[in-house]
Amino acid sequence: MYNVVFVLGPPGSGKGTICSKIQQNLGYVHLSAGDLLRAERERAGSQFGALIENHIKNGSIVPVEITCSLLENAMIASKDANGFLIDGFPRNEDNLEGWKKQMGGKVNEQFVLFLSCPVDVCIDRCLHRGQGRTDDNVESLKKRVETYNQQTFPIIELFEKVGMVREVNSERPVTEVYDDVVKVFATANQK
Ligand SMILES: Nc1ncnc2c1ncn2[C@@H]1O[C@H](COP(=O)(O)OP(=O)(O)O)[C@@H](O)[C@H]1O
Ligand SMILES: O=c1ccn([C@@H]2O[C@H](COP(=O)(O)OP(=O)(O)O)[C@@H](O)[C@H]2O)c(=O)[nH]1
Ligand SMILES: [Mg+2]
Repeated sequence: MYNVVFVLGPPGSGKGTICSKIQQNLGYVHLSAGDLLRAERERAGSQFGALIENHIKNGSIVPVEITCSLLENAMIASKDANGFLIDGFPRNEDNLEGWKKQMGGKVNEQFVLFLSCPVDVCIDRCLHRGQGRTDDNVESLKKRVETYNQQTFPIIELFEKVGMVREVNSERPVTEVYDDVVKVFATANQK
């Protein structure tokens, strides 16, 4: 059984930033669904490159079979980890259903870390992220925020109903956000 923590929040809420700090300090392996999709997009011989780029630019969501297989392969490649931070997934109902079908029974879902941050702050962060991403522009960001509001937030609400969500306000400086996140992990791993 793999221990899994889903890390969700709007684009620019700081998921990648916080996950890399948890990975450094707490022994979890950080798997960003977006990073895995971008790597697959660049992989020579991938049959999914164009499809992935289309979804990324439009802020829409790649079919779950592709994302879930990338995540499972990455988990198998680090199978001795204490646990995995699944950053930016599941993003919609199709993601959640596909994950359950492929991974149900193989994983222990510990909790969902929800980084909450006002959308205007998030958009501003993405516009200054400086990674040259094809989706960090005003037009794509509008669509990404719409996708987040219409498809991803309802998934967070579903997890909330079953008591799995741990919300941390990520509008604050990284060190403050991280301190609260560490407390969430400490409580979860005590049990
Ligand atoms: N708490 C924070 N305060 C200010 N800037 C932040 C904070 N967390 C992340 N950032 C910056 O905002 C941008 C987006 O962060 P990132 O971790 O990539 O978010 P996400 O993965 O949720 O899109 C990056 O440039 C990052 O350095
Ligand atoms: O499970 C996922 C994760 C990401 N994406 C796509 O990849 C983009 C970038 O995702 P990422 O998590 O890197 O963006 P972030 O929230 O970190 O800004 C999204 O807008 C989607 O188009 C997807 O289709 N499925
Ligand atoms: Mg990210």
